[in-house]
Amino acid sequence: MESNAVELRRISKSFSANGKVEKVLNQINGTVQTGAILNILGPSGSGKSTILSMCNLLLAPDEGEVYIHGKEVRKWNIPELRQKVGIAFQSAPMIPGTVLDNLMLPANIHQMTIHHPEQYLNKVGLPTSMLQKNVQDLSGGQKQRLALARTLVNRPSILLLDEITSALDPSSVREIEELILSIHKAENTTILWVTHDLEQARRVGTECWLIVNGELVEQGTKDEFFSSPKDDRTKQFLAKGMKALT
Ligand SMILES: Nc1ncnc2c1ncn2[C@@H]1O[C@H](COP(=O)(O)OP(=O)(O)OP(=O)(O)O)[C@@H](O)[C@H]1O
Repeated sequence: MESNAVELRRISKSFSANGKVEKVLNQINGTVQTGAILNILGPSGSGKSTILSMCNLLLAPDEGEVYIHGKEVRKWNIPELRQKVGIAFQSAPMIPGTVLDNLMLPANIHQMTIHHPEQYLNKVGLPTSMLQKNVQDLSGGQKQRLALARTLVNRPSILLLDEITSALDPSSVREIEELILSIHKAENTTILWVTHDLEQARRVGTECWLIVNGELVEQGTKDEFFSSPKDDRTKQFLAKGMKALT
């Protein structure tokens, strides 16, 4: 397999709101090697989620190109792209119904047959007995596990995680981190993980990016990022936290 799972080349993106045009991403260049766990850090509104949305074509860039496994994102067949590139959000959105209904959702969309859906619950540490449970009755951590299980049904080679632990208590945060690390280890999944939590990046990442005002100001291995940052904004961020950048 090629060594870059994701490559962003001179990506720019603007949004218009209330008659104003806001440039949200400005000429982002970055690569994510296959098997990396990249943490994308940065202040609120800096463009982190927009970057993730470009990787499975929820949004298209205005300028530049995104390559997924070496192929420009707009050249992919969309269902195939969305199978390869899974996404999970903080809110873990669910359809009304049972755990099984939710687990089967991607298979139904892609007209796949899933044998033994309970195996996906096992992968995320949920008991098989939960299949018929109403999703309304799950805890936040259980919902997040189910959202991950649902994404894993497609056997994605790239996982996009958008602040998936922000709403969880500290012990659930650690459990989800362990779960992601075990999925990564078992499948060599490439992970792009947006987080506000610097300590989480220290615990889980192999690479880090810092996005400030739509610019990628620092990218490097975790050690480079934390031990020898080059950009002044990264140095301030590491010394004083996110408030230094807002
Ligand atoms: N669909 C959209 N239409 C208009 N503006 C948008 C849209 N999506 C995002 N934006 C704007 O783009 C900017 C970047 O948003 P984005 O969600 O990428 O930031 P973020 O770094 O992920 O923020 P947070 O950490 O708060 O989730 C914000 O100002 C946001 O309001």
